[in-house]
Amino acid sequence: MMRKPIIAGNWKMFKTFEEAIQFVDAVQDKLPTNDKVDAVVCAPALYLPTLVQVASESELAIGAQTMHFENEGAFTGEISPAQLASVDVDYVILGHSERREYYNETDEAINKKVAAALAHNIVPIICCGETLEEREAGTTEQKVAGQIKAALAGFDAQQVEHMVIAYEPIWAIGTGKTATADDANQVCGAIRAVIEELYNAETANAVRIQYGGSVKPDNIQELLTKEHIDGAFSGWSKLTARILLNIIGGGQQMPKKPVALIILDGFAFRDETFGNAVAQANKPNFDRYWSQYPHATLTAAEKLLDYLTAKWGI
Ligand SMILES: O=C[C@H](O)COP(=O)(O)O
Repeated sequence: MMRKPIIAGNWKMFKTFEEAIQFVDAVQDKLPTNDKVDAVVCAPALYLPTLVQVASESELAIGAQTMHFENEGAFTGEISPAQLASVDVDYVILGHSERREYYNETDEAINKKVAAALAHNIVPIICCGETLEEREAGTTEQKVAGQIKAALAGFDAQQVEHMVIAYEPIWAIGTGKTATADDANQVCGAIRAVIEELYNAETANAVRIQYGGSVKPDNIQELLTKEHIDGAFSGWSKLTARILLNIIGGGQQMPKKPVALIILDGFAFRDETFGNAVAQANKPNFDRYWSQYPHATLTAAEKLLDYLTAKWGI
């Protein structure tokens, strides 16, 4: 399944109101007008209604950086999912490592927030990632699997396939140290395997998994060539409209996901099973590729055979 890349910029607590408007205006003005990539800017809550208006004529989506799970209540300083929905916010970041670390956001709260986002048709971008100590101890996949299982508890496959997951190794956030594309791909693949284990292969193949952590225009393309990485999450303090546009450009020009040309000499494709060893054979890998991925057959010999038959009667 081809997943549409999703590139998101997270401003964190940077930019004045004026800078925010100029940024979104510049991005939406030059945003590619094709459907090859989804682009999102996650801004401070204060700016959201204005930015939604500024971006309203373009495909640029506006997201929030966090929210409460309750629709309303005595929670001074918080923003509710109902409030975000009332100003047409499309996405919300949930469980960013900075929220987990500085604001004690727990797996349980994140799970409630995911439910609240879905209830208001806001797409949750669910963050997970390991510390340097956890990576060095070899427990990265265990850590992210635990975070993802907790965040997804109680949702069905149909709900999960529209969510976005952001794998962000904490040691790579804002440090200039990027996970290698292969390491990031391995963890994103492990996250996909968790979703397959919880649901099914179709759901796992539908969910988009971003990588975040010192993503720059010069590393985005390599990251996006990897099988399990479907986008990027960029949050560094000097993120400008031009840099985000370059990252988005990298996303849309990414080499396509791997395409396999499989030459199966003597492997006849016929629906009839009688006398058809290929149809009757137990070939789970081939059958899985055939049922799960877009495919086409290519007939390469027909004209030659016609020619030989006409000329030589064979
Ligand atoms: O939300 C985005 C991430 O925290 C990545 O931040 P960064 O691009 O500064 O490493």
